[in-house]
Amino acid sequence: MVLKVGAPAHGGHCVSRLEQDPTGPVVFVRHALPGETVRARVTSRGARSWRAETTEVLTASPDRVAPAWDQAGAGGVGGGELSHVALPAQRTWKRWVLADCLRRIGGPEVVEAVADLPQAQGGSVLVKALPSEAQAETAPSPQERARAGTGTRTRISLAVAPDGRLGMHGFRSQEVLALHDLPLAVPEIQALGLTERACWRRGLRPGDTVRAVAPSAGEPLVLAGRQVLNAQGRPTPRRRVDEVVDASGLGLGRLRYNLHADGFWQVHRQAPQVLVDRVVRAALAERPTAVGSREGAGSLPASPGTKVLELYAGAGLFTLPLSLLAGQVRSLEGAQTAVHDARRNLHEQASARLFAGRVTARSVAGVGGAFGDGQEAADVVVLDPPRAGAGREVVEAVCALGPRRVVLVACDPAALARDLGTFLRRGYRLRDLSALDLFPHTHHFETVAVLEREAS
Ligand SMILES: C[S@@+](CC[C@H](N)C(=O)[O-])C[C@H]1O[C@@H](n2cnc3c(N)ncnc32)[C@H](O)[C@@H]1O
Repeated sequence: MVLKVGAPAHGGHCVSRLEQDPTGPVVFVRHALPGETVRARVTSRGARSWRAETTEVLTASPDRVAPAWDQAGAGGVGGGELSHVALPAQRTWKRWVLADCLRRIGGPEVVEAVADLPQAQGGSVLVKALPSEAQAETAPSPQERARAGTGTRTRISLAVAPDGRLGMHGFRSQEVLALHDLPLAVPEIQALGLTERACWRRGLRPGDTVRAVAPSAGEPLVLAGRQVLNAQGRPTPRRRVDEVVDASGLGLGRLRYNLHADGFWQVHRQAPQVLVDRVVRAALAERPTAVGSREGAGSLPASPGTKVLELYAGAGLFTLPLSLLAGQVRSLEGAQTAVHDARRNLHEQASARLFAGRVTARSVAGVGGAFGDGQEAADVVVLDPPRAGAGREVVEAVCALGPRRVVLVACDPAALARDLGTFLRRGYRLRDLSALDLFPHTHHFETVAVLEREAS
């Protein structure tokens, strides 16, 4: 069928209509760009909408480029669905999706709150490139510019395809498609030759998983089924990796972390540094800000009187710098291995107490409600929930603690819009919002929102 392609929608597709039947079903089409006319193949039909993928571009957008990852195109693997879009246009696409989610899911209070921010444009904020992409996009060499946004991922998960080679799942499919390269992986992972060398799949069966981890310090590790292999493909007793995060913008120097190779860690090479800088500044700076350290902003002074509750804390990426600056920090995290890692990473920090358990309305009240002898509630709450967001009950429990400031890190714009709406209805005011392209060539991006309690 021939489609007239309209605006992008959350999920990595564009809303489109049949050229011959513009009042017919809405078709969510992948691998297209707004304004294009494409020939597409229907991949599923629902009562109200269809899904399709582009098979031929009839009128191309000026933002269309040769895909940075050809195997993530139509009929290919998921996880690189925007690689046919020029990188600056990917960020425009994401800005549009953010505005759309804020409007449709957040509702009028959220739209108004965002529109009131000085940096707001067209109902949302700009999605900013990380320094590595900003630099590559302005490189003099066209080859380097074309590679912008590739080579950034320090964690890659693969599976064994039916023919024994390594690959990834097809989009919305159980089928594993063998890959010939991994352009989004950092060079250290690309150099392993995971898709070419047989040593990585020895003894594995179709469907088994292989995860490659390239820490910022030390050699990569490959978790191949039950085995752990070093960069030469030989079994190793190593199970943990070292990560170093430069927090000199905050005046904290280089922060060191050690975590289980299989544990959660921000996947873009520069994400830990950029997020630590923004989140800690957002939580503890005198003025609420989500932009992080600027040139000459100076280090962040300690806040010995501040009590911070951190929810969904992982292996302690934010807990460590927060505990170096704030008076007391309490964190809550559900994954036992992550809490174990965080305890190792923070064993010297007397100001931090790390709790293991699910984040629920009850646990938020319990952990955040009574700090130390004074039994006072948290002044600041930092939360970095998984994709589904914190949800109404948890957000209401946070608001019930009455913190003066909340920093919400969200990797899904729909969940952001929902959670922001709850905060605003419970007496919080949006003070800042920033969006970062932590996942180039995919539809994903990250946001950091700062809210403050309205003066009563
Ligand atoms: C997006 S990660 C953030 C971790 C950390 N802030 C970081 O950047 O490394 C979300 C974390 O929430 C944890 N998590 C997910 N759902 C949870 C729940 N219901 N209760 C507690 N922790 C949960 C996950 O194990 C994961 O460590």
